Amino acid sequence: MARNKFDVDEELEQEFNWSHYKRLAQYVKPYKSPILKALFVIILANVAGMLGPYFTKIAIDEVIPQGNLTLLMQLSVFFLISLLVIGWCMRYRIYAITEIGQDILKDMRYSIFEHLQRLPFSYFDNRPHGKILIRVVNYINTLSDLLSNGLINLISDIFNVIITLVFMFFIDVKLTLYSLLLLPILFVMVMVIKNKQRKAYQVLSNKQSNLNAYIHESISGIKITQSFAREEENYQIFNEVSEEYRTSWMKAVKVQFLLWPGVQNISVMTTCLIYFVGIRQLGVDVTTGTLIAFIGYINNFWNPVINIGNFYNSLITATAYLERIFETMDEVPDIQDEPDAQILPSIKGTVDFEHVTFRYEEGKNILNDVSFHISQGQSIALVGPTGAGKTTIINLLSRFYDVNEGSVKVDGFDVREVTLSSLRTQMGVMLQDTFVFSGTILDNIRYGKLDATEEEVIEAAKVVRAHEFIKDLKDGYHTVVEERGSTLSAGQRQLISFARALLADPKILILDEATSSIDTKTEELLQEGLQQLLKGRTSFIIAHRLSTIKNSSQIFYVEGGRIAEAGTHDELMAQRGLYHHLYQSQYDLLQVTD
Ligand SMILES: Nc1ncnc2c1ncn2[C@@H]1O[C@H](COP(=O)(O)OP(=O)(O)OP(=O)(O)O)[C@@H](O)[C@H]1O
Repeated sequence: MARNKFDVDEELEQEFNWSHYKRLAQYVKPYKSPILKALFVIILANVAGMLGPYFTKIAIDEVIPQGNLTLLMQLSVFFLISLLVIGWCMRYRIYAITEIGQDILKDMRYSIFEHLQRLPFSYFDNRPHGKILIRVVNYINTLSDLLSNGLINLISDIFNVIITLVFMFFIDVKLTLYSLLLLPILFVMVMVIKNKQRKAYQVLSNKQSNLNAYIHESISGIKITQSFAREEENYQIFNEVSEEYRTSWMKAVKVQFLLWPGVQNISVMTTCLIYFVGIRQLGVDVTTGTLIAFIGYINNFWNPVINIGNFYNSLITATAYLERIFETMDEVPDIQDEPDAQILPSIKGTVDFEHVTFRYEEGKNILNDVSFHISQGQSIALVGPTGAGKTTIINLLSRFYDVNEGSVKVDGFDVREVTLSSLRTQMGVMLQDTFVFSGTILDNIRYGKLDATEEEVIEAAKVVRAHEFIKDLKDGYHTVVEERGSTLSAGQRQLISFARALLADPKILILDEATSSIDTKTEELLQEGLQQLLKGRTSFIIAHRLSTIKNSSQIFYVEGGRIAEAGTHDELMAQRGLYHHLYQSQYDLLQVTD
């Protein structure tokens, strides 16, 4: 898929087909038994509801003319019982179907979330996160009514129509046939509106998604917005996106509600027709009781027909959202375990890049035929200009992306041939954008090793010199931090991520700009701890501050999609090439600032 911006409508990569409903049915299947129970109760209510008009007919046509008071009393008691049964059934039905609907939604939400967790970086690179979020929350919620009330009501309404028809045919065949006369008009209307409605809702879902993406982006970037005083500009953009949403909503609703008045009119016309035919035939072959009962049954018949029409309407509406939901679930993770992937045994930590060529996008190679060998326990520093491809190298090592040519090997195993989890659990990665999750500091450090004891967490924090600031916090390690760690300084967030990477006790440690926000004094202390910790482990360190990587076993200067220079600090300085130039310029800068 092409990259997508908040104001660009997403293309539908997969057209809707009826099998989507089959898939939806798979989510309904586990709830067969509670659905059947609810259905039974609903049918019971329907049958009880049918008895009312029938009792009225008997009372008017037979019991009252005979003046049989006892029978009239008995009929009244039955009528009352039928009303009580209906009341209880309704109560049960509301609770049961809401529960079933919510359970199904929960399962669907789980499926989509579980799938999202496995999708590769490239999926998230290509779309605004707000557009992903809306699928998991809002789109799934739109199915709520369809799956709770809609589904069960549909079955109950179908039963209702059938039972009513049986009663109607039983009482008067001719009047029943008149009642069905206008039904075909309804079918024609539904067919005509269907496609228009689906298209209108597809547009609506797109506009909803755009609005969500913009709000998400605006909240994420609020600090920058306020620092640049861009609020006015943003109001305007928001207004435009919001107006598009409003317009598409109005269009969709206009189409959707074409059906409703149509159905109402047909039902009123049918009632008029029955009065007309019934009154003309009164005393010929229609009794007063029959006519009154029939008017009751007409309502019993048309109400569920209207409901079925509405269900169909919701189904068409939901289709636009279902397409998006299943499209996300069908997204094939291009980074996933091969069918014959093996578990990477406990590694020593050798790494080989063999003729690696890589590009994020067609036509723009980021790495070109890169090869190197790293022995167990070596520390490798990756330096070079911004955008040269340093992070890309470590992304390939963790298999966040796959190489286009060549191979990346860990202990001789091609990373594509082992399971992702066995590979990644043996690596401690600290990425450039340090992320702190909402929860306690303890939880955050423990993130990659859930069974770590508090002592182990503290130990890791001490090594990276995070302990000093954590112990001074209000609740120490149990202090709750917000998502993204907004209450911590950038350096503190880095120290926490550092401790998190170390705690996992990885054989290969990857540190991308791990110390860029840490003051030089803390960094010196941290380096001491780190030196002990790096012993016996292979490590990749990306750093712009060259003073921090001078002691590395090897330094790679990455530029122009290749490793332009490689060697120890002393060797590279002696070469007087690119590294020397970079080092010298940093050194000069330091002299000037001093
Ligand atoms: N997800 C992505 N999709 C497309 N291009 C990308 C993506 N990530 C990085 N790039 C591009 O790949 C190139 C290398 O990026 P990389 O992050 O590896 O650079 P770097 O050397 O780590 O830079 P820095 O020192 O600034 O962190 C850059 O030109 C960047 O624009």
